[in-house]
Amino acid sequence: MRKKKPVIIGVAGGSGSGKTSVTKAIQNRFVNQSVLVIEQDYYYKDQSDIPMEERLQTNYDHPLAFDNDLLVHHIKQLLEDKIVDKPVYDYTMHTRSEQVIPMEPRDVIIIEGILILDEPQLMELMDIKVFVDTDADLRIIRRLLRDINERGRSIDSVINQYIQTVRPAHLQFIEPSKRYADVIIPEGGQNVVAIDLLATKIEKVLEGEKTN
Ligand SMILES: Nc1ncnc2c1ncn2[C@@H]1O[C@H](COP(=O)(O)OP(=O)(O)O)[C@@H](O)[C@H]1O
Ligand SMILES: Nc1ccn([C@@H]2O[C@H](COP(=O)(O)O)[C@@H](O)[C@H]2O)c(=O)n1
Repeated sequence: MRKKKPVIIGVAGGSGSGKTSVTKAIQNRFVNQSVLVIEQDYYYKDQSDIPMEERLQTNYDHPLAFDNDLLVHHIKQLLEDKIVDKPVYDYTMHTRSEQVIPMEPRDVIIIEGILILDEPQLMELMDIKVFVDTDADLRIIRRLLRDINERGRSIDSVINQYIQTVRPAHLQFIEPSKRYADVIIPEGGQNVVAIDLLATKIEKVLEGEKTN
């Protein structure tokens, strides 16, 4: 059994804000150390029993699109020192893939996702809440490039989705959730000062685990 409760850090922010970049920058500093990342996106509800035409109509920016109960359950299992199978999400098929990734308990758990600060059950588990804050123009440009290059989307589909669901949900759910953050990181992945500060905190947690 772990000597201390793992420290849980939540990294929220709008789509394209740079959450994944910040999280990866932190993760890269702790390769082979006791740090685990869980992406809320991997916990989108399974839609394998729904036809593709219907999957295309889902609002992926609404809190109800996520299976947060499963995410909370998995985090609680990790806190109890148990191994859990993380689902893998396929953005091209709009559902979970058949794969799972076994996750082992770690001293630091980073949860990353657009709506993690909109869910009280998740927030209760977090020790540090971070919000990556990037202007809407940069977020849509980044998302456009990423979704075309990495998520199999067309320019038209990204623009339509942004207008119909991404922007409204950002204003209704994501932006207001910023008020719950302990730390706000402007612009994300290139913000070395903010990443250094978080990395220093994590180093202290990992050091404490060795010396206590
Ligand atoms: N500071 C930045 N400058 C330019 N591009 C960036 C920057 N931060 C992130 N990106 C790019 O923008 C896209 C979205 O970033 P990502 O970190 O995945 O955001 P999020 O996880 O919040 O959606 C990615 O393709 C990433 O490489
Ligand atoms: N099938 C899906 C599932 C999600 N999305 C979009 O992903 C965004 C969240 O991921 P980020 O890495 O950008 O934070 C969210 O805004 C959804 O619109 C999707 O397009 N298709």
